Amino acid sequence: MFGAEDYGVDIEIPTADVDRLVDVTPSAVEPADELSFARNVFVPLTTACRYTCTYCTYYDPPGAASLLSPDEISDICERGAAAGCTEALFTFGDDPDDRYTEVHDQLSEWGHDSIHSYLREACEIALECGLLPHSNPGDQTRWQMELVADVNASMGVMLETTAEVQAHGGPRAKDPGQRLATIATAGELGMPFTTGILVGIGETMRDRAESLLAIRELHERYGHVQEIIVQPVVQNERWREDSPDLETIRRVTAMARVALPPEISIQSPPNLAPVEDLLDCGVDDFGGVSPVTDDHINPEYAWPALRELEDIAETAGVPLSERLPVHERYVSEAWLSPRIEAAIEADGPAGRRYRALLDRAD
Ligand SMILES: O=c1nc2n(C[C@H](O)[C@H](O)[C@H](O)CO)c3cc(O)ccc3cc-2c(=O)[nH]1
Ligand SMILES: C[C@H]1O[C@@H](n2cnc3c(N)ncnc32)[C@H](O)[C@@H]1O
Ligand code: MET
Ligand code: SF4
Repeated sequence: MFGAEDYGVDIEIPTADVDRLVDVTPSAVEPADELSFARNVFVPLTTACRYTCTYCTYYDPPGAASLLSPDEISDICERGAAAGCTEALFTFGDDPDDRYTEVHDQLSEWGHDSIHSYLREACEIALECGLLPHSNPGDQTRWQMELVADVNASMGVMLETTAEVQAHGGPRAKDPGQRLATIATAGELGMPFTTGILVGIGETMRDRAESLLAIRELHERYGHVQEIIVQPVVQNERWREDSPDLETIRRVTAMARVALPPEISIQSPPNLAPVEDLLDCGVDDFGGVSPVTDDHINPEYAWPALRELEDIAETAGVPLSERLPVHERYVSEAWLSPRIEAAIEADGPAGRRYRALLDRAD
């Protein structure tokens, strides 16, 4: 289904499961008894992208696209470490060197033959600063992911939706089959993974149910999905349609909580969604929040101050804790590479945060 078979991944979602899930309402869900977030810096390696999703203001056309230098990466990571961040979030355009010769030429001047080879260097810079890399470079082949797997604590890609939507139309389009294959590859490589759905880009309620069930199916095979993001699309200069209304986002969040097993966190981004109105729908995580950098994908939507998140948690009567980009169970169950384990054991911001989490659990 969903064209995933073209990429060697077989997924079948029974119609009866979709029928059951679309009927779910928030009343079927218990509110979470804990909330978490990660403190991060956003490192937008490049704004060049092979795709042109119509909701996205992040990508720049050839000629205007940026590529951060190693010094710029280092500056951002050092500022992050100084502010107590534990995560370097590498999110950027999909396969930029595929389409932009200037990106390719610049990379080659710096001694790299691909953006993934450069991402590896970027992750190493982050690790030197005591931060844990979490990379979301979009779709990845097995070969690309293998090149950076041991220098990432966790990775991610939004499934967005299993539906063929116009927002992904045009000659260079995101393909649900390829995204499902990326999630499956992460599972095969034993990489703790973040995925999710983008809500309001032309998909139906049934499409949302199918998307959530497809993620569940892949998690059942590999056990690697740590969290799923239920992300409402938001307006910007390229996307003029409304965000989904509150009732829709509440229903979809509850559907996510019912579809996915309890070990998977349900993340709601507090700069894009009315998180205080979603806590009774199963949200238990606010994702990466930055005291230092913007959400470069949605720069018009500022992060709330940490104090505001604490107030929201207090009003709901649940504790709020700061986690690492990789969720604790993957650390304790030894999913991580020696490089990442060493970074967590070292005396940097990530290591100190992890030990604080362990002390709390004692
Ligand atoms: O600031 C953002 N962080 C985004 N993040 C970061 C995320 O909130 C955290 O990095 C993870 O929760 C790990 O701590 C993503 C991570 C992924 O793996 C996949 C998609 C996203 C999407 C966003 C996003 O739109 N904006
Ligand atoms: C990193 C993730 O950011 C999301 N993304 C891209 N553009 C928007 C928007 N206008 N609103 C909300 N999320 C968006 C996509 O889901 C992408 O995968
Ligand atoms: C800036 S969008 C996030 C990474 C990638 N381009 C994707 O869409 O999945
Ligand atoms: S959402 Fe990601 S893949 Fe789509 S255009 Fe933006 S940067 Fe490219």
